[in-house]
Amino acid sequence: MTKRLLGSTVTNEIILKCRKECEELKSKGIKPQLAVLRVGENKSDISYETSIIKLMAKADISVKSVVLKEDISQEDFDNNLKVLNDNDKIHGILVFRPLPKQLDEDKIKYLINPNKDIDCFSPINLAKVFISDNSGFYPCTPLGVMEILDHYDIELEGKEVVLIGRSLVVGKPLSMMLLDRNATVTICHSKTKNLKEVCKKADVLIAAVGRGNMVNKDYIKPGAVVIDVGINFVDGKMCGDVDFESAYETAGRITPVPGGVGSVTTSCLMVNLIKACKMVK
Ligand SMILES: Nc1nc(=O)c2c([nH]1)NC[C@@H]1CN(c3ccc(C(=O)N[C@@H](CCC(=O)O)C(=O)O)cc3)C=[N+]21
Repeated sequence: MTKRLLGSTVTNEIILKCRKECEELKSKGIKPQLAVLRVGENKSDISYETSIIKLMAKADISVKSVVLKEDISQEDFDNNLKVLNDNDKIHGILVFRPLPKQLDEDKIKYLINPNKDIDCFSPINLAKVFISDNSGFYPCTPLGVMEILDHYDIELEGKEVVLIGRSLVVGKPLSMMLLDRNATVTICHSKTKNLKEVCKKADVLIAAVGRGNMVNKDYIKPGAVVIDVGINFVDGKMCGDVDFESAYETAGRITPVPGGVGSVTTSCLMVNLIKACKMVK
């Protein structure tokens, strides 16, 4: 049994499957294409974008990269998004988030075409996650976490799963997906009392807070599965929300950063893109 839950093993399996599906689509005259929309030069956005371009190349999927100025106006942003919405050659759109302050994310999320929303930005797709409706798109990071848990045969039914973080991108949708698997789910956040004690009850501990190296061995029940969703940069170096050095001994199994959830997140974007292609009539 591997203690280190590597993303690459999971990713390789996903790529193989997607590549086959891509070929089938192409034989039907559909050429999968993804558009990514980035505002400014945020480090973690660029890191994701680089991973996306590298990965899509492996399945011969083209990526249209649209980069807008950090201070772009709402109107100009909306127009750029509309162009992608209306372009029949684009099957999926990813808008990097969070967006700069002058842009109204709550407006934009209603603007993206739900059938191209492979990142689950639209409230329509998010709502589908909450009503267990599989016809939309699951957000890539939660989907990546589920892919890892499934690939390594980690049992969820009846297990205590503790999530740290309640974001709409990870914590909230992931808790619903875990609930669908009959896990007992606890969601923690900045106002949670006795956080360490709550986390220590977990059979599966999932950290998605966005604070580098916050979770150490004091939060972990010996033998627990630890999933680190964090992508942080501390002193220019990428690290997760979990202090890997401290956690490694105590955890039963643990995902590294880089090389864990992040790498699978990217391949889930490919899974969703193919799903979007299949929606095209
Ligand atoms: N709408 C939206 N959805 C996102 O999912 C989203 C986003 N915006 N904005 C930025 C963050 C960041 N993020 C990453 C995902 C994978 C890697 C990744 O593949 N990391 C590799 C390492 C890559 C490297 O070494 O540079 C790894 O963890 O192994 C990085 C960063 C997704 N995000």
